[in-house]
This record gives sequence, C-alpha cells and structure tokens, in this order.
Amino acid sequence: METSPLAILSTTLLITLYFFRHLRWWQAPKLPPGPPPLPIIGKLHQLGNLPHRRLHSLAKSHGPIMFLRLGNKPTVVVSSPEVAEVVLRTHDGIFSGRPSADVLRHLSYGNKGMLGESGTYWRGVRKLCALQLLSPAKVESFAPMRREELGRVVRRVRAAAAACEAVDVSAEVGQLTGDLACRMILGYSTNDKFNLKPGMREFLNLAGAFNWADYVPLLGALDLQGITRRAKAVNRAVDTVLEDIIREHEEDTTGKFKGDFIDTLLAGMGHPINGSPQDEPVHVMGRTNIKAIALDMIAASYESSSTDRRELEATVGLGRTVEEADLPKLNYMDMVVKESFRLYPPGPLLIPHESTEGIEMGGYYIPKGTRVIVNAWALGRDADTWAEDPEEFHPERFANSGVDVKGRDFQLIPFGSGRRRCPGMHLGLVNFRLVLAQLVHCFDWELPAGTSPSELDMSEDFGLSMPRTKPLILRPSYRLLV
Ligand code: HEM
Repeated sequence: METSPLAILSTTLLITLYFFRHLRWWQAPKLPPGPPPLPIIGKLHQLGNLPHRRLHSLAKSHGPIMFLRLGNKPTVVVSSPEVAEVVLRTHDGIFSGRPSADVLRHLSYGNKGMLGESGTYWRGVRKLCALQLLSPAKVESFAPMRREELGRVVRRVRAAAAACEAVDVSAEVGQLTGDLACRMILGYSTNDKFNLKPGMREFLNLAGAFNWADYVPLLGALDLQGITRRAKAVNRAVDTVLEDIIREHEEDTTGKFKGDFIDTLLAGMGHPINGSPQDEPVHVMGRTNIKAIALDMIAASYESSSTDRRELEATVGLGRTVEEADLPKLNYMDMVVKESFRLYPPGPLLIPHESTEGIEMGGYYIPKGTRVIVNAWALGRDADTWAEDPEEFHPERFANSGVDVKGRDFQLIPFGSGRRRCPGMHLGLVNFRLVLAQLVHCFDWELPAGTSPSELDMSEDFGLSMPRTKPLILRPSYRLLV
C-alpha cells in the first residue's frame, strides 16, 4: 500500500505539534514575575540604602515570589510566609546554598568560617558549632560571665542616674552584646587590651554592603566602591589581634581561658573538621580555620537590640535584679521580644541563599545558581498574616498565640529557618532577653528634658544587621531597693 504525501505531512505535523505541546525541553522556562531589568546594571540602581523597604514595595506590584536581575545575577525575592515556607522548609536542601561573595572571601580567610558557601566543610563546621560551641549546655556554662558583664553595665548606668545624666542606650546595649560574644568566643571583652570593635564594625558594614563586583563581575577588578581594598585592610588588622589572642591561649598555664571557643577549637587542632567517610577532601583544623570560625561568629553575633517593662515587677519583685532563672516566667517580656523581632529583625533580608539546582516551584522555574533573598522584614509586616495594625508595636498580639521566633512560623523568622538557620539562636535569645529584662527592671527611662516622643528617630540603617541610624538617648533613674 502506498502512503500518500498528504498523510505523511499531516502525521509529521501532528507529531511535531505533540512535541511542542507536551515536551518541557521545548518550552521556555517561566520565571517568576518581576520588573524589567536595565542592561548591565539590572535592578541594582533601584535598591537604595534600605533594600528591604524597596524590595517590599516592588513585591506589592509583582507578587510574593519576584524575579529580579541584579547585575548579571538572577535573583528571587521571597515576600510572603507561604513562599518562605516552600523555600526554607519544603525545598530547604536546594536553597541552602550561599552565593559566593567577594568581600567574605577576603574577610573570612577564603570562606573558612561559617557564613560562606555550602559543602562538606560548612557542614562540618556547623556540626562542630552545634555540638561543642553553641549547645544549650555550653551557653548555660557562661551564665556567671553574663552576670558579671551585666553588673558592669548596671553600675555604669546607675552612676549616670545618680549624676542625672542621659545615657546612650544604643551604645550601652551594643557594647554589652559585643562584650558577651567576645568573652565567650575569645575570652576577652571589648574593653580589654584586644579591641576588635572598630574592625568588627567595618566587617559588618562591608559584609552587608551591596558590592557591585558580586553582581557585575567585570567591575570586580576595578573595585570602584573600594570594598575589596577595605576588606583586605580589615582582615590584616583583625588577623594581628586574633594571632595575639591565640598565642595567649596557647601560653596560658592558669586555666583562665578554659572553655571559651578559642580554647575549645585549639583542643581540636590537627583533627578533621568534616569527618564522614565519604567527605572529600577532608579538612583539618588549623590556625586559619580557628581564626575564620571565631571571626564569623563574632560578626554574626554583633546584632542589635531594643527595650520595654511591666510584668517584670510582678514576677521578680523590686528587691533584687533579674536572674536567668526568672526568664521563663516573663511572659509579657517574651511578647515584647517577639514584637521587636517582628518589626525590627536585626537581619531584615537574612543572609542571601542560593539554589544549588534548577527547580520548579508554584508554576515558576528557578534556575540553578539563583540568589534567593528572603525579606524577613516584609514577612513581619505581611497584611494577610498580621491582620491587626501590622505597622504598630503591639506585643499583646502574641497573647494566646503559639507563634514563635524559632523558625517554625514563617511569618516571624528573625533567625531564619532550615539548614541555614542561625546556629547562635539560643545564645542570642538568652542575651537579648537578659539585657532587656535587666535594663527595664533596674531603671525607669525617660526622654531627656526638651525632647518629645515624636522627635525620636526610629529610622534604620542597612548592613548585615539593622542598627538605628541615630542613637537612643534616655535618662535613667534607678528604681530598685538594692
Ligand atoms: C539576636 C541575635 C541574633 C539574630 C537575630 C541572628 C540572626 C541570624 C540570621 C537571620 C542568620 C541568617 C539565616 C539565614 O541565612 O537564613 C544568622 C546566621 C548566623 N548566625 Fe545568627 N543571629 C543572632 C545571634 C547570633 C549569635 C550570638 C551567634 C554566634 C555566636 C550567631 C551566629 C550565626 C552564624 C555563624 C550564622 C551563619 C550560619 C550559616 O550560614 O550556616 N548568631 N543569624
């Protein structure tokens, strides 16, 4: 039987149509919606100094999963709790990568800390931190040190109260948070002979800055913003201090550094960091690893805080200062802490993640190597979740609510969630709650004469953390009987 040319043609057409309709490889992957990019610079020019706010308003037009081209980097911005859950829980394995950042390579000894790219080295360091450095038992063992450092601040503020002087609360809280972290990690506070404060401030500024070199690699060699030059200078300065600190630990015979992070890491010197039999290559703990891990931890723990009072009086009474054992009873303060983290998450965009594989999600395709920014600041203001005045500071919204900050409730994730969740969360919460409780319990605070509440500047700056642009200056009066 002869086949007619018409039959051959129509069969070919039908097969072709079938392939066109049903085979994915033919279809252009559908990226999430987003604003059209400008050639070369993508959307970088639009982000401004407060990118979490700018990205929030762009998401209002383009949706909770938004595609941007930042320079030549494909970037997805997540702005609703539902999408955050899909990214950080359902597909956590794929989205737990970190984009390589030029500045972190220089600051953290070629990414030997914990903030860098994922892989067996990062997994090894995370495990070490969880088991040996930041475990609840380890954090608990530093309670006497915390009491001592807090006592120092209370005495300082009490002296200011007696002299009727105003206090820079932002500076006091910042100093205390830094001191608590440095004592645990290095065995020294920032007041001691080794002062890492200026270096760490610069580290945070540089790590949080939008570095054009990461988005338009052609510009990298030119270092137009001077970021690489500054990162190398900070690393040199900080390295000298860390070397001195490690030497003191090695030479000490009195046991005064026992248990701090440097001491614990030195005990693992020469041992493998990533131990699984399939790990290739195996990394062995050396001086550079110790310095990089310590440095990343200090940088990550230099986060901001804010302040309130009330149930404290009923719970602990006026006769003594707040002890750590009181903390679980302070329900109202817990709500204040949650509300502070909801409105002012110290890391408003977390730290960028990166997809390690291409993946289809909610009808959109996210290519491998896409930078993923989770806007925690926007999640905390999501109008569908926080129905009642999302912009208002209203701690009572957490009464009878099971919502917590620990990474299970995606409308409130100041510490992130999933594999990249902050490993220092427990320590951060203990420190934050203790400082808040102590300052509010020991003192009444008022604005200095001549200042009205409307003049309080609540505007923020953008970096790795979100400090206030202007310091909070208040007048304390001591209110305890001891
Ligand atoms: C109030 C205090 C703190 C807050 C709000 C906070 C918040 C965060 C956030 C949002 C991230 C990024 C999560 C992500 O990428 O999804 C992070 C990562 C990290 N945090 Fe914290 N943090 C705090 C305190 C601390 C402390 C005290 C330490 C250690 C001493 C620490 C160590 C780290 C480290 C090492 C990372 C990187 C983890 C990784 O990439 O695997 N943090 N933190």
